[in-house]
Amino acid sequence: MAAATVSDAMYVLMPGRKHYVPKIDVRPLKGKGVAVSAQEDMPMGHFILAEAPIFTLPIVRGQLIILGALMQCEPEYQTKFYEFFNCWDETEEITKELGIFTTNAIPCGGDITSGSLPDKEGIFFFCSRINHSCKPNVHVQWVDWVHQIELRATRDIAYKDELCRSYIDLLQSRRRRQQQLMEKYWFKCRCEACSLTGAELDASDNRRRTVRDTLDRHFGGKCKDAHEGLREIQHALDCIDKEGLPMYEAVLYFFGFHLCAASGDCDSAIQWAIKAREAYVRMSGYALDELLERLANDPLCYPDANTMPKKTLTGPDSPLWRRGLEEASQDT
Ligand SMILES: C[S@@+](CC[C@H](N)C(=O)[O-])C[C@H]1O[C@@H](n2cnc3c(N)ncnc32)[C@H](O)[C@@H]1O
Repeated sequence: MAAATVSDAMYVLMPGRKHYVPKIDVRPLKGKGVAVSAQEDMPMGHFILAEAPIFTLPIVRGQLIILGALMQCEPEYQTKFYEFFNCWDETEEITKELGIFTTNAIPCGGDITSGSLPDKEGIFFFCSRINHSCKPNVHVQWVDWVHQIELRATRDIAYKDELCRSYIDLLQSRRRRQQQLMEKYWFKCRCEACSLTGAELDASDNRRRTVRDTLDRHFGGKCKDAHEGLREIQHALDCIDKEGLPMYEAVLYFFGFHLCAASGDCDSAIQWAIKAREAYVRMSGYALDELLERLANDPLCYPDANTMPKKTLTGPDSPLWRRGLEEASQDT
């Protein structure tokens, strides 16, 4: 396939940002088809680009729906669509159009400010060409009111590094991740996390499971023991740090805020809200900035404030938590 150039479509794909040209390159890469790489150093949190979908489809879709959506695209985009990679090509299990769509679709729709989940998937000229890693260096965020995705760096990226996003839930063991990638995208992942062996692999699998369990235990304000809950959250944050998965940080900090505000400890709640805000802005831009700033200024305006027994807790990463964690790891 011919390499795409950045100048190809920026005018059309980035309404309102006509003069913005992201510093990326799309070229063939051995063993991966085409790949996207950085054309400048990009520090963690760096905004790389915003991109509107060529078209989107509901999550439940079929051949007729996809043909209908394609027919509504400009002829130029219909041609571009057929240039995308189709990992189902050799299987002949599904039609060409569905194969291309399924290989390249990125979840979108849903609104981070209201907490609604993605309800569709879209094809994107650049972002759909980004390959997968289980320790990705970029994060894609759908921004509903502008109908675009935004791409940001999740760690420091050096000039010429390949950009990699995640196609799947990363909080699973390597065995499950590889199984899913093979079933859905027909490739064996050889990323840094998948290349671990022995004790290092076990430790990585355990850390990812710990984070998943912590998220499950805290969603919807389910955790009722504030002290134990904060300890779990801090441990999960350490796991995330070791796994290099900062996109899960903000929600964990927010759970810390919830426990402190619910327990009436405003000082600690403020510290957790500030960290949640910093993490959201780094990964997802300014969507929740105002809300989190309001909570950091006045935790008592949070609807769940003072709904648990009153307690004095601690902020994130306080020496107290560090000591508690060290003692816990000596105990086990
Ligand atoms: C969304 S496309 C990504 C762009 C694709 N490389 C291309 O040539 O257009 C997904 C496909 O890229 C390939 N791919 C993505 N990540 C990969 C990786 N880490 N290692 C090998 N192949 C990968 C797989 O064939 C997968 O089905």
